[in-house]
Amino acid sequence: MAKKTTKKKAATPKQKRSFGLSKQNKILLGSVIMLFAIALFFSFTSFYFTWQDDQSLLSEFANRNEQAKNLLNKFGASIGHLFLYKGFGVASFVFPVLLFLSGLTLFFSLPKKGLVKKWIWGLIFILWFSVAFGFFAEKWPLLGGLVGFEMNDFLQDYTGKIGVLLLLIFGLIFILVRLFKFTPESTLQYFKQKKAALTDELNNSGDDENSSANATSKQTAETVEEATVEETPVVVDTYTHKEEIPPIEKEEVPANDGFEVTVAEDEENVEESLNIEVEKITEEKEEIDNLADKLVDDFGEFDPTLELANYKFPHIDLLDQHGAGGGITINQEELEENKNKIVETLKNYKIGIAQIKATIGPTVTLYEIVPDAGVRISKIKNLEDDIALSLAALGIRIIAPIPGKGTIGIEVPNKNPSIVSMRSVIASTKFQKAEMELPIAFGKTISNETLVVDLAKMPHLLMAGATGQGKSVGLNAVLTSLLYKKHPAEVKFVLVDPKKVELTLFNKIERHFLAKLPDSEDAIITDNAKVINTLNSLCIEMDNRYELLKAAMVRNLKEYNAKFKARKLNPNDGHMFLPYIVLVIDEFADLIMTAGKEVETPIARLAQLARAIGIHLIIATQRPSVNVITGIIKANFPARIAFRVTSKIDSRTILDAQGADQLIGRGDMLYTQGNDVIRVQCAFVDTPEVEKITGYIGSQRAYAEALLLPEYVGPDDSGTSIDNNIADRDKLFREAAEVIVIAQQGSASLIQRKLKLGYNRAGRIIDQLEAAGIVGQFEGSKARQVLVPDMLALDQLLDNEKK
Ligand SMILES: Nc1ncnc2c1ncn2[C@@H]1O[C@H](COP(=O)(O)OP(=O)(O)OP(=O)(O)O)[C@@H](O)[C@H]1O
Repeated sequence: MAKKTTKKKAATPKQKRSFGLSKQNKILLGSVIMLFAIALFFSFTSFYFTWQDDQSLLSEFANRNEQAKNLLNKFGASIGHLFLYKGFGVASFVFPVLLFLSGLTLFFSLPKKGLVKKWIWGLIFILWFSVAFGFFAEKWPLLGGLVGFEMNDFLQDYTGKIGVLLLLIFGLIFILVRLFKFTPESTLQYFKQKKAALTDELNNSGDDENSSANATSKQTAETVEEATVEETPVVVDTYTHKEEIPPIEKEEVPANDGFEVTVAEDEENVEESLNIEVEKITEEKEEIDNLADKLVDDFGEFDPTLELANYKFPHIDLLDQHGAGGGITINQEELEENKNKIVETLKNYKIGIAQIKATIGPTVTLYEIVPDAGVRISKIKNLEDDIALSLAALGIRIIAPIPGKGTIGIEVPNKNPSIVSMRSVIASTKFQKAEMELPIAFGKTISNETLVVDLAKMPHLLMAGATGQGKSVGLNAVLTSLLYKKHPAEVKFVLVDPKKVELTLFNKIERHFLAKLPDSEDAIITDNAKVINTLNSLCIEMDNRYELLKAAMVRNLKEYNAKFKARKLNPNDGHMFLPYIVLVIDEFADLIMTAGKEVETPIARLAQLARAIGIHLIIATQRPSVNVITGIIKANFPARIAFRVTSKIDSRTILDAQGADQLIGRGDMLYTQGNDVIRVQCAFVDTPEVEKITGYIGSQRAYAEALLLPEYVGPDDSGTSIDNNIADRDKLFREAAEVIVIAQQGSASLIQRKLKLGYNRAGRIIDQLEAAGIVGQFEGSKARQVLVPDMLALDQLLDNEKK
């Protein structure tokens, strides 16, 4: 019993949830519905007595001077008229009943189960009664209502009076069988039970009369009969299938409810216990977080820029204005002239223009036209050459239609193009306020907006264009943008320049911003053989970074660095702040021609995998032929820039669309990062400007050396032994041993950091230390055990070796 009561208590929250309303709201809504049901009931009842008097007032609802006789005045009269007269007649009384039940259910938050069923049966009742009254009481239309009358009329037109009668009988049977579970057997059983009850009564009276302990054999036989009669319902039940359902259901419904409630409670109980477990887990998490929080509280967030805390970003005055300060001069005459020529040319081909609009950009002006209705777009597109001829201008490009605008664009070069200075794009608010990882200001679009994109999202960039069309300037613009926005700790460049002259200016910022192979003198790579090593080294760096990301359980560099800054990653486990690495390759075609597969494979690997760990590639090429820009490379470089090229085929190779062959050169470019191709005027940054910027940065305090990439041991150099051969030991073996013994921690990354070595070299030294018995065996993610307790012991050990 006690169990049952607790179950009932717990059931209430479930019921509450079932309506999705708060308890108060349910009470309010429930009472409104119940009161409305009562109002309906009174209106309906009163309507039968007052309808004749009130009928004339139905159209006077808004008239305050008129009063109806209905108990609920004009409201009652109108609603009664609607339901009883125009609706279902006397059957409409079911409505207030159903509404009242619904209101009651809400008011007391009763289970809504069965309510829908009541409404369905209620409506079936209403229909049946309405038709039945319409049929049997045709003379009293208020009994069946207009619906009953019309439905009768309709049915009789098709089935006649007998047909309607049969339909009504079927309806009645349907209700009896489905709702009251009426069957011949159950009726029979009902009568049998009645009969048994009667005989029982008779017997009882007989027993009373005799009141003797001696029962006759007849009587025993009768009692046996009685017993069987009493048991028969059960036997019949199992035999007659559905008939027994009504008594069983009626009996079991409350029990069923009870069971459902139990299930609900049990679930809730389980949830509750789960909640408790979850709370425990969060507590544990908080503890871990607290450790990091404490560190952050004590030392502040890790600041990667701390080593060069006084680093000053280059200032805007290092860049030139280039002419009129980037402003665009609008030549009204030129505009008119071009507009007229476009209109005339199209007119010659019987293409009418409904509207024309011009947007003046730095190098080209976009004329947007809306052709007359019915003009085919392809027709205008085919006239490209004719329009170019009549405008006597190079570099006309037709965009039909302009994506997302529903107009056709004709780009016509300006007679006096204005230079977009790097200064103007760097100073733009769009660039200054760009919340991007690696923001790049390319230049200005046709509508004079600064185009700022995130290299980290591209994630790699392919640049192509014929010689002298602005590629090198474009590369400089990219690098300049990053120099203006990023601290030396945040980004490093790996520069590959086979032409040996284009990127040399960046030598000055080697110790700030460049990364190089260990033991190489120049940070800027000009030798193709070294490019292969560098690319492979970057692949190793990529793999190392993936390992670190895996250990830190993060998905990308941004998350990793954020976690490191929050001091949630322990530097002693090899974790460190990882800068972005931007690999720039100028003249990629030259590289592919000389090194072929050897460079293609690591480039493809980097392009496919390096995005998450912050290595981004920028590849520039003069010759955008398919053997240079292979399928694999193209597939991994969705962001592409095309400067002017010489043929449509080249344009297709770069952009998968034509148009780059119609550019006008001098930094006029098309940019795509997927589908849309945007025309942009590349920002112009001259060599002296780059020199000034690199000079400004180079003159500041720098790191001890450029970022060292992992050492790559080519296939020829491989096979280093890890025997305890003193002669083969690394030059820095002793220093490394000292570092390890002092720190009492045998990790390769410690050697890497302290001695500024590549990963491979540090790994080799660790192997040699193991062979010498200074550190223990490799133990997975844990640091190796240091077997030498102090410096004295180390000196002894190494001295003994020499003897
Ligand atoms: N954005 C620009 N705005 C104005 N002029 C430009 C722009 N870009 C390039 N130019 C002009 O075009 C010339 C050639 O540019 P750049 O040296 O970048 O070409 P390139 O494509 O690198 O050629 P190459 O492949 O031979 O090195 C520049 O000296 C400059 O005068």
